[in-house]
Amino acid sequence: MKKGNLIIKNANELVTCSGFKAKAGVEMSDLHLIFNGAVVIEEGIIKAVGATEEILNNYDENDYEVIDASGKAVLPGFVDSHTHFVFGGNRAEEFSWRLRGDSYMEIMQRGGGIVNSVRATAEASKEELFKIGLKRLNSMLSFGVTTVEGKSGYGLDYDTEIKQLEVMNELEKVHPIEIAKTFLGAHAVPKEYKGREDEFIDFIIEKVLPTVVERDLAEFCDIFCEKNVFTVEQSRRLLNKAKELGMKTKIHADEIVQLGGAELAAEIGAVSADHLLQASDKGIADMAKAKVVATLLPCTAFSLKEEFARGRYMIDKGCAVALATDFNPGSCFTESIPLVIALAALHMNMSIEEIITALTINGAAAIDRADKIGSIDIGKQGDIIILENPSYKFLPYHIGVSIVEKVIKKGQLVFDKEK
Ligand SMILES: N=CN[C@@H](CCC(=O)O)C(=O)O
Repeated sequence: MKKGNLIIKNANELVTCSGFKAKAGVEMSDLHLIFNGAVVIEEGIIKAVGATEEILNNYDENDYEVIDASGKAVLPGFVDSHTHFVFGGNRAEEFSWRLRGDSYMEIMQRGGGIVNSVRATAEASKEELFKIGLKRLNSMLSFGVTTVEGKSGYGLDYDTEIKQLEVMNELEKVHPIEIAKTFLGAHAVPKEYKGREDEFIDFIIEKVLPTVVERDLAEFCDIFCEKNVFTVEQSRRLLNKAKELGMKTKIHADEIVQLGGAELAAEIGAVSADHLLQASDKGIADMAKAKVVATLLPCTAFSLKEEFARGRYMIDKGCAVALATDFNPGSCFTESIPLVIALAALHMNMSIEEIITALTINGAAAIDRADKIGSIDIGKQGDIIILENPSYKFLPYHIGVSIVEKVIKKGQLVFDKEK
């Protein structure tokens, strides 16, 4: 029997999310359900999808590993399309200040926040970062994540930015979760560049970006476009340069202040714009037109006690919305997919069907991989989760608790809650 040859049969609900094939979904409520469904995976790639009876007439179970999913719902693996999971130290003390009333930006202005994690990440060895990263990936896997996006950005200098990206490369070699790597060298302004932000952007463009590209260390380039961090013009300059060098782009846009990040994302053809708590109507319309995925991060709004992003409005205006955890040491220290689901369902007025689309095929589109992952379609990777309940409708119902029982990556069982 070949590695990655698997049949999953008798799924009470097989949620294929296949309505959009290789495209990000804007009709986000159509999940394409097959009752009593089955999937055939050969050498990690989906070979057939359909009703169990029909599939078993055409494929001999003896040639495959078999999982009987009777009484369970089966879905594509989740794609967590925005995280910062490789960092040293923690900001528990700062979180306690936030609980007392200090704002995220006030702490940043006082020299804490991202630069605090920059210090700890510079001090951590590659081995330490690898060990912490591995633990975090294991936790994500238990929530059903089969692909994650991971950003650098806790270096803000040459050595540590490169170190973070190298650690992600090493992690991917040993862990089943695939990692879409993003260079976020312009995540904050280091102390020595305060007031000389343009020069810092020059430094990133001239000294760090070329190595990232030459060594193929990251697929995306990102920037924190925000008041008191980087301006729209500085963001435009960096992202256009990254594009010239062949990278795809993302942008932390309109998170705290409405600065025009959404509009910029549309102008430069970014793959995604992320956060968008304050995105303007025009920015949203521009993004829908330019097919920029709106990656929304409800756990961050929750943790910052900010208004949630206008997910409902964005979907109604034709934006493809993705949802992600934003796992990071400061604004949102959680890898919890169940929390994302609960907040999107209860506070963003998104239906569970839209939430599943946002965490699967649209998450895949947010990292430009919708042709390979994000739905259970012939030719795509066999990245699949099996729930412990008969319907996907249990996902928001069992509030804040993971109901993922099994995780399959490229046709191989890589997590089993029962074992
Ligand atoms: N907002 C900017 N970057 C991160 C937070 C990073 C941090 O606080 O360490 C985010 O996506 O939320």
